[in-house]
Amino acid sequence: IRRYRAGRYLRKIRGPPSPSRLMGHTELRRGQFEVGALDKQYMQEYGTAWRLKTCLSEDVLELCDPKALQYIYQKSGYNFAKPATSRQLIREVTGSGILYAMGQDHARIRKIMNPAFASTQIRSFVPLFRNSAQKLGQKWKDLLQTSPDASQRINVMPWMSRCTLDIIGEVGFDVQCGALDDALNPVLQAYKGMFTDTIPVPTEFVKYIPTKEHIRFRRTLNIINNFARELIAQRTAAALAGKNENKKDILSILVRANASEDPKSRLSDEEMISQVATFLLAGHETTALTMNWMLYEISRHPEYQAKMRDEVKALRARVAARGDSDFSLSDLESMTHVQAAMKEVLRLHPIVYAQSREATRDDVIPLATPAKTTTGELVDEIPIPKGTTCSISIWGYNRLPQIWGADADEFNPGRWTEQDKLGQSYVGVTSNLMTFVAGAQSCIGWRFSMIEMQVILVELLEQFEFAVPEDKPEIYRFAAGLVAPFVKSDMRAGPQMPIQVSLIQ
Ligand code: HEM
Repeated sequence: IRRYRAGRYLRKIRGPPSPSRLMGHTELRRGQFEVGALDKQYMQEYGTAWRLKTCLSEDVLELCDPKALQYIYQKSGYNFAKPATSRQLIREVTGSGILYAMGQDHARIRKIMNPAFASTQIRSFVPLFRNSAQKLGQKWKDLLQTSPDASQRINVMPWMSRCTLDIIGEVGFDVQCGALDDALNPVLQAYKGMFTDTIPVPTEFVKYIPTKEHIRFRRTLNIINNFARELIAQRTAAALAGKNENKKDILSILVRANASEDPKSRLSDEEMISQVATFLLAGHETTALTMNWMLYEISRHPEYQAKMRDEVKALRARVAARGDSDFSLSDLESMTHVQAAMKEVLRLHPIVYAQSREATRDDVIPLATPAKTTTGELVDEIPIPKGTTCSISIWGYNRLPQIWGADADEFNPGRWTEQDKLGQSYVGVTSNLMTFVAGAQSCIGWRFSMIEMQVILVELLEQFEFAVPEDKPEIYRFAAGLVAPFVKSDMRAGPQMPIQVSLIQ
């Protein structure tokens, strides 16, 4: 019935012909070699809304229209829910925590987590971000000093992953992961690279089939949850003995916030335990992969890289002149060129590139750009019945020419310093970007992550120069759960990001 109703409503919306009656566009999309390639093609042909088919010819409405996204994420509260299959995957990887919860349950968990992500807390995390960033810098220095010209082709991917794992361990749970020291905590060893090592394809049907991904998910989640139980028991005992008052890690803040909540709205044991797996999933590879794309872009734009480095050096001199040893949060926030590059990388490389949302009631989706129907009529809203799946192209929105201009596909950080030239639409949690999505279930860690990336970047820019390696490897955006970089001529090697790194003498 759902399929029939969705079809009746959506039949007039144009879309590419379905390559298979059984699988619709599912296989085509899953098999697309490079993330965004199909979205680009569909955007050129159909604008900001089009119709696709999924299994058994069910119609799906795919969107990158600003008004539609504002409506779905920001204006409709919880009326567009994560589909059951996505929630099932989330539960397998993180347990029943914030990423899995819906409606009132979600709002309750989010309220308890919010204080740990406030600006004041993030200010106190800056020195901890710097510890790991400096350690990474030292490791690269040691490595480069072994080469005669102090320059090497480095696969930066595992380094970024180790650096952000150490950060989330220390800032998230006050645990030394030892990833940059090659002494990885055995519990976290189980987690490392889980998403980029496996290309998960779980659905309701394969829930009980022991695929490689499922076995890995289940085993890892068990290990992480046992570790989480121990950590939480320690923090709770310390809180009861009045000993965790000064602890600044996110878990300790959560234990305190939970204890001071009304008992009816407190996090259950299961919800609390899932926080650890949630932070590992949401706060580690996301940031690491974005940092890879950052080094990718600045290695291809040496002039802009030099501009950023000059900005950092000039501010370093001012900081030293005022007698401080390092950049404060406000110093970091005042770095216009560095911040512009970060926003541009987040825009061009949203590592969560698409998302699905299911209408929980009959609804009408408004459009900023009218869609042409199969009969040539222009419509500025699309009625959809309850149960319709909306597929959101985050990649598409972040590159929409109507908002970002004709050079939407180009790396042009200058656009951020000419704000008046940016199309107005205000979707997302920051800077009109959909990278952290928007609304009630948007990324709680966006500010954390942007400051963390900036601290790492600033540390590296002062000491190293980044360039494209001599063999000019062709890099692909591959959908490995998140968008991971692969070298075209060496796909079997798995995700990698080779960059020529040179020590600044
Ligand atoms: C560049 C880095 C990051 C990106 C692109 C990113 C992106 C996202 C996206 C797209 C979501 C929505 C997921 C969904 O709807 O299922 C999300 C949720 C979330 N993120 Fe991030 N994230 C990043 C970094 C972080 C960091 C560093 C943390 C924590 C330290 C974090 C914590 C979370 C949490 C807890 C949620 C769930 C929020 C909720 O459901 O209310 N993220 N993130």
